Amino acid sequence: MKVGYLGPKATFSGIAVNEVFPKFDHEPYRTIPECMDAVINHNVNLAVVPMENTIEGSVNITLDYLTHEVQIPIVGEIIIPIKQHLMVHPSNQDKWQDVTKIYSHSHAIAQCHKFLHKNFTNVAVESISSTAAAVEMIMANPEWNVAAIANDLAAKEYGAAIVQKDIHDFDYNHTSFVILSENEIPYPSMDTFHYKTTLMVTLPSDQAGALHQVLSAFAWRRLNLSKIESRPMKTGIGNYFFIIDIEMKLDDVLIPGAIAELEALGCGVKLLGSYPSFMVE
Ligand SMILES: O=C(O)C(=O)C[C@]1(C(=O)O)C=C[C@@H](O)C=C1
Repeated sequence: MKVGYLGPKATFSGIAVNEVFPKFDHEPYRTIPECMDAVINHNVNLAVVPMENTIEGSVNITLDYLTHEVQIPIVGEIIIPIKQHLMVHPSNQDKWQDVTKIYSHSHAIAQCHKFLHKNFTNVAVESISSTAAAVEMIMANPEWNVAAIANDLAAKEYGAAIVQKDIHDFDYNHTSFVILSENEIPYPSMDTFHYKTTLMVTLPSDQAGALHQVLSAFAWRRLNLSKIESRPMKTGIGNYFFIIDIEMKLDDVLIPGAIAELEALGCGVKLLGSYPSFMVE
Protein backbone atom coordinates (compact mmCIF):
# COMPACT_ATOMS: atom_id res chain seq x y z
CA MET A 1 0.00 0.00 0.00
CA LYS A 2 1.29 3.47 -0.90
CA VAL A 3 0.23 6.72 0.86
CA GLY A 4 0.58 10.16 -0.75
CA TYR A 5 1.15 13.17 1.52
CA LEU A 6 2.31 16.78 1.46
CA GLY A 7 6.09 16.53 1.53
CA PRO A 8 9.00 16.62 1.76
CA LYS A 9 9.85 14.31 4.68
CA ALA A 10 8.88 15.47 8.20
CA THR A 11 5.90 17.70 7.44
CA PHE A 12 2.99 17.50 9.88
CA SER A 13 1.17 15.53 7.17
CA GLY A 14 4.12 13.08 7.19
CA ILE A 15 3.83 12.76 10.97
CA ALA A 16 0.10 11.98 10.66
CA VAL A 17 0.88 9.29 8.05
CA ASN A 18 3.58 7.75 10.29
CA GLU A 19 1.16 7.55 13.19
CA VAL A 20 -1.49 5.52 11.41
CA PHE A 21 0.33 3.88 8.48
CA PRO A 22 3.89 3.23 9.68
CA LYS A 23 4.19 0.08 7.54
CA PHE A 24 2.90 1.50 4.21
CA ASP A 25 5.15 3.13 1.57
CA HIS A 26 5.10 6.92 1.86
CA GLU A 27 5.17 9.11 -1.26
CA PRO A 28 5.70 12.88 -0.77
CA TYR A 29 4.05 15.41 -3.11
CA ARG A 30 4.66 19.17 -3.39
CA THR A 31 1.02 20.30 -3.11
CA ILE A 32 -2.25 19.09 -1.63
CA PRO A 33 -4.00 18.84 -5.04
CA GLU A 34 -1.07 16.72 -6.32
CA CYS A 35 -1.69 14.28 -3.41
CA MET A 36 -5.34 13.94 -4.47
CA ASP A 37 -4.47 13.62 -8.18
CA ALA A 38 -2.12 10.78 -7.26
CA VAL A 39 -5.12 8.83 -5.89
CA ILE A 40 -7.18 9.50 -9.02
CA ASN A 41 -4.24 8.48 -11.26
CA HIS A 42 -3.64 5.31 -9.17
CA ASN A 43 -0.08 6.33 -8.31
CA VAL A 44 -0.95 5.84 -4.62
CA ASN A 45 -3.70 3.87 -2.87
CA LEU A 46 -4.59 6.66 -0.48
CA ALA A 47 -3.74 10.26 0.36
CA VAL A 48 -3.59 11.98 3.75
CA VAL A 49 -4.26 15.73 3.51
CA PRO A 50 -4.86 18.46 6.15
CA MET A 51 -8.50 19.49 6.57
CA GLU A 52 -8.89 21.66 9.66
CA ASN A 53 -6.81 23.30 12.38
CA THR A 54 -8.08 24.36 15.80
CA ILE A 55 -6.47 27.83 15.53
CA GLU A 56 -6.80 28.67 11.84
CA GLY A 57 -9.88 26.67 10.79
CA SER A 58 -10.38 24.87 7.49
CA VAL A 59 -7.68 24.21 4.94
CA ASN A 60 -9.66 25.68 2.06
CA ILE A 61 -7.55 24.20 -0.73
CA THR A 62 -8.36 20.69 0.56
CA LEU A 63 -12.08 21.37 0.90
CA ASP A 64 -12.32 23.15 -2.46
CA TYR A 65 -10.30 20.62 -4.47
CA LEU A 66 -12.28 17.78 -2.90
CA THR A 67 -15.66 19.34 -3.64
CA HIS A 68 -15.00 21.03 -7.01
CA GLU A 69 -12.22 19.09 -8.76
CA VAL A 70 -11.99 15.43 -7.69
CA GLN A 71 -14.35 12.84 -6.27
CA ILE A 72 -12.57 10.67 -3.74
CA PRO A 73 -14.36 9.26 -0.69
CA ILE A 74 -13.17 10.29 2.78
CA VAL A 75 -12.34 6.96 4.43
CA GLY A 76 -10.77 8.18 7.66
CA GLU A 77 -9.57 11.07 9.78
CA ILE A 78 -6.39 11.51 11.84
CA ILE A 79 -6.14 14.27 14.48
CA ILE A 80 -2.66 15.11 15.79
CA PRO A 81 -1.26 17.76 18.14
CA ILE A 82 0.68 20.54 16.38
CA LYS A 83 3.70 22.23 17.95
CA GLN A 84 5.37 24.99 15.95
CA HIS A 85 8.99 25.99 16.56
CA LEU A 86 11.22 28.70 15.11
CA MET A 87 14.45 27.32 13.65
CA VAL A 88 17.52 28.54 11.76
CA HIS A 89 20.63 27.11 10.12
CA PRO A 90 23.04 26.22 12.99
CA SER A 91 25.56 28.75 11.67
CA ASN A 92 22.96 31.51 12.30
CA GLN A 93 22.06 30.34 15.78
CA ASP A 94 23.62 33.37 17.53
CA LYS A 95 21.91 35.98 15.34
CA TRP A 96 18.41 34.53 15.01
CA GLN A 97 16.83 37.68 16.52
CA ASP A 98 18.06 39.59 13.44
CA VAL A 99 16.62 37.24 10.79
CA THR A 100 15.52 39.05 7.63
CA LYS A 101 12.80 36.61 6.57
CA ILE A 102 10.71 33.78 8.03
CA TYR A 103 9.41 30.94 5.84
CA SER A 104 6.66 28.42 6.46
CA HIS A 105 3.39 26.95 5.24
CA SER A 106 0.58 29.56 5.27
CA HIS A 107 -1.41 27.61 7.88
CA ALA A 108 1.62 27.32 10.17
CA ILE A 109 2.28 31.07 9.79
CA ALA A 110 -1.36 31.77 10.68
CA GLN A 111 -1.01 29.68 13.86
CA CYS A 112 1.86 31.95 15.00
CA HIS A 113 0.51 35.41 14.05
CA LYS A 114 0.64 36.83 17.57
CA PHE A 115 4.19 35.58 18.13
CA LEU A 116 5.36 37.02 14.80
CA HIS A 117 3.58 40.33 15.34
CA LYS A 118 5.13 40.76 18.79
CA ASN A 119 8.67 39.56 18.09
CA PHE A 120 9.28 40.17 14.37
CA THR A 121 7.12 43.20 13.55
CA ASN A 122 9.06 44.38 10.51
CA VAL A 123 10.35 41.05 9.28
CA ALA A 124 9.03 39.62 6.00
CA VAL A 125 7.11 36.37 6.30
CA GLU A 126 6.87 34.22 3.20
CA SER A 127 4.65 31.21 2.66
CA ILE A 128 6.09 28.15 0.98
CA SER A 129 4.63 24.77 0.03
CA SER A 130 5.07 23.13 3.47
CA THR A 131 6.77 23.53 6.85
CA ALA A 132 9.43 20.95 5.96
CA ALA A 133 10.06 22.67 2.59
CA ALA A 134 10.77 25.84 4.62
CA VAL A 135 13.39 23.98 6.68
CA GLU A 136 14.98 22.57 3.50
CA MET A 137 15.13 26.12 2.13
CA ILE A 138 16.92 27.64 5.16
CA MET A 139 19.35 24.70 5.32
CA ALA A 140 20.25 25.07 1.63
CA ASN A 141 21.06 28.78 2.14
CA PRO A 142 23.20 29.19 5.27
CA GLU A 143 24.50 32.53 3.96
CA TRP A 144 21.00 34.05 4.40
CA ASN A 145 20.04 34.88 7.98
CA VAL A 146 16.50 33.50 7.69
CA ALA A 147 14.27 31.25 9.80
CA ALA A 148 11.61 28.57 9.31
CA ILE A 149 8.55 27.62 11.34
CA ALA A 150 8.19 23.84 11.52
CA ASN A 151 8.09 20.82 13.87
CA ASP A 152 10.95 19.22 15.82
CA LEU A 153 11.08 16.17 13.54
CA ALA A 154 11.90 18.48 10.60
CA ALA A 155 14.62 20.19 12.69
CA LYS A 156 16.17 16.75 13.33
CA GLU A 157 15.68 15.47 9.78
CA TYR A 158 17.38 18.48 8.13
CA GLY A 159 19.77 19.48 10.95
CA ALA A 160 18.23 22.89 11.79
CA ALA A 161 18.65 24.51 15.22
CA ILE A 162 15.45 25.30 17.16
CA VAL A 163 15.78 28.79 18.70
CA GLN A 164 12.22 29.31 20.04
CA LYS A 165 9.98 26.41 21.03
CA ASP A 166 6.17 26.31 21.00
CA ILE A 167 5.52 29.58 19.20
CA HIS A 168 1.91 28.74 18.22
CA ASP A 169 -0.47 31.32 19.68
CA PHE A 170 -2.80 28.98 21.57
CA ASP A 171 -1.77 25.91 23.58
CA TYR A 172 -4.50 23.70 22.17
CA ASN A 173 -3.28 23.35 18.60
CA HIS A 174 -4.45 20.28 16.68
CA THR A 175 -4.91 19.57 12.98
CA SER A 176 -7.25 17.00 11.48
CA PHE A 177 -6.20 15.24 8.29
CA VAL A 178 -8.58 13.31 6.04
CA ILE A 179 -7.67 9.98 4.52
CA LEU A 180 -8.88 9.79 0.91
CA SER A 181 -9.15 6.55 -1.02
CA GLU A 182 -11.22 4.74 -3.58
CA ASN A 183 -10.70 1.48 -1.65
CA GLU A 184 -11.30 0.17 1.84
CA ILE A 185 -8.27 0.68 4.07
CA PRO A 186 -6.93 -2.02 6.38
CA TYR A 187 -6.56 0.11 9.52
CA PRO A 188 -4.23 -0.97 12.28
CA SER A 189 -6.12 -1.51 15.54
CA MET A 190 -5.95 1.83 17.33
CA ASP A 191 -7.38 2.64 20.72
CA THR A 192 -9.27 5.87 20.41
CA PHE A 193 -11.58 6.31 17.51
CA HIS A 194 -15.18 7.19 16.81
CA TYR A 195 -17.13 7.47 13.57
CA LYS A 196 -18.15 10.49 11.52
CA THR A 197 -20.24 10.99 8.39
CA THR A 198 -19.62 14.01 6.13
CA LEU A 199 -22.23 15.44 3.76
CA MET A 200 -22.07 18.22 1.19
CA VAL A 201 -25.40 20.05 1.02
CA THR A 202 -26.58 22.70 -1.44
CA LEU A 203 -29.70 24.65 -0.54
CA PRO A 204 -32.60 25.33 -2.93
CA SER A 205 -32.13 28.89 -4.19
CA ASP A 206 -33.96 31.77 -2.53
CA GLN A 207 -36.11 29.73 -0.17
CA ALA A 208 -36.80 31.40 3.15
CA GLY A 209 -35.82 29.28 6.15
CA ALA A 210 -34.09 26.59 4.05
CA LEU A 211 -31.07 26.28 6.37
CA HIS A 212 -33.37 26.10 9.39
CA GLN A 213 -35.26 23.22 7.74
CA VAL A 214 -32.00 21.45 6.91
CA LEU A 215 -30.88 21.65 10.54
CA SER A 216 -34.30 20.45 11.72
CA ALA A 217 -33.93 17.25 9.68
CA PHE A 218 -30.90 16.40 11.84
CA ALA A 219 -32.24 17.86 15.09
CA TRP A 220 -35.45 15.88 15.44
CA ARG A 221 -33.55 12.65 14.67
CA ARG A 222 -31.10 13.63 17.43
CA LEU A 223 -28.19 13.42 14.99
CA ASN A 224 -25.29 15.25 16.61
CA LEU A 225 -23.50 17.64 14.23
CA SER A 226 -19.89 18.57 14.98
CA LYS A 227 -19.33 20.90 12.04
CA ILE A 228 -21.28 23.02 9.63
CA GLU A 229 -19.11 25.02 7.31
CA SER A 230 -20.07 27.12 4.31
CA ARG A 231 -17.90 27.41 1.19
CA PRO A 232 -18.54 29.40 -1.99
CA MET A 233 -20.03 27.53 -4.94
CA LYS A 234 -17.85 29.81 -7.09
CA THR A 235 -20.87 30.67 -9.26
CA GLY A 236 -21.90 34.06 -7.86
CA ILE A 237 -21.98 36.32 -4.79
CA GLY A 238 -23.99 34.71 -2.00
CA ASN A 239 -23.94 31.20 -3.53
CA TYR A 240 -22.68 28.78 -0.90
CA PHE A 241 -22.80 25.08 -0.11
CA PHE A 242 -22.45 23.48 3.31
CA ILE A 243 -20.18 20.76 4.63
CA ILE A 244 -21.86 18.99 7.54
CA ASP A 245 -20.20 16.46 9.86
CA ILE A 246 -22.48 14.05 11.75
CA GLU A 247 -20.97 12.32 14.79
CA MET A 248 -22.15 8.87 13.73
CA LYS A 249 -21.42 6.05 11.31
CA LEU A 250 -23.74 5.85 8.28
CA ASP A 251 -26.66 3.66 9.42
CA ASP A 252 -29.67 2.20 7.58
CA VAL A 253 -32.32 4.48 9.04
CA LEU A 254 -31.44 7.84 10.59
CA ILE A 255 -28.88 9.31 8.18
CA PRO A 256 -30.59 7.98 5.01
CA GLY A 257 -33.87 9.38 6.44
CA ALA A 258 -32.27 12.81 6.96
CA ILE A 259 -30.79 12.74 3.43
CA ALA A 260 -34.19 11.83 1.93
CA GLU A 261 -35.83 14.68 3.87
CA LEU A 262 -33.22 17.17 2.62
CA GLU A 263 -33.73 16.00 -0.96
CA ALA A 264 -37.50 16.38 -0.55
CA LEU A 265 -36.84 19.99 0.51
CA GLY A 266 -35.05 20.57 -2.81
CA CYS A 267 -31.49 20.34 -1.43
CA GLY A 268 -28.63 18.64 -3.27
CA VAL A 269 -26.91 16.12 -0.99
CA LYS A 270 -23.63 14.30 -1.60
CA LEU A 271 -22.16 11.78 0.85
CA LEU A 272 -18.42 12.57 1.09
CA GLY A 273 -17.70 9.67 3.45
CA SER A 274 -18.50 7.75 6.62
CA TYR A 275 -15.29 6.86 8.43
CA PRO A 276 -13.36 6.28 11.65
CA SER A 277 -11.63 9.26 13.27
CA PHE A 278 -8.31 8.54 15.01
CA MET A 279 -7.05 10.87 17.73
CA VAL A 280 -3.30 10.80 18.40
CA GLU A 281 -2.12 12.36 21.68
O1 LIG B 1 3.33 22.02 6.10
C1 LIG B 1 3.04 21.00 6.75
O2 LIG B 1 3.81 20.49 7.56
C2 LIG B 1 1.73 20.39 6.54
O3 LIG B 1 1.59 19.20 6.71
C3 LIG B 1 0.56 21.29 6.19
C4 LIG B 1 -0.19 21.83 7.39
C5 LIG B 1 -1.57 22.48 6.95
O4 LIG B 1 -1.85 22.61 5.79
O5 LIG B 1 -2.34 22.85 7.86
C6 LIG B 1 -0.53 20.74 8.31
C7 LIG B 1 -0.60 20.93 9.66
C8 LIG B 1 -0.32 22.23 10.29
O6 LIG B 1 -1.59 22.79 10.61
C9 LIG B 1 0.40 23.16 9.38
C10 LIG B 1 0.54 22.91 8.06
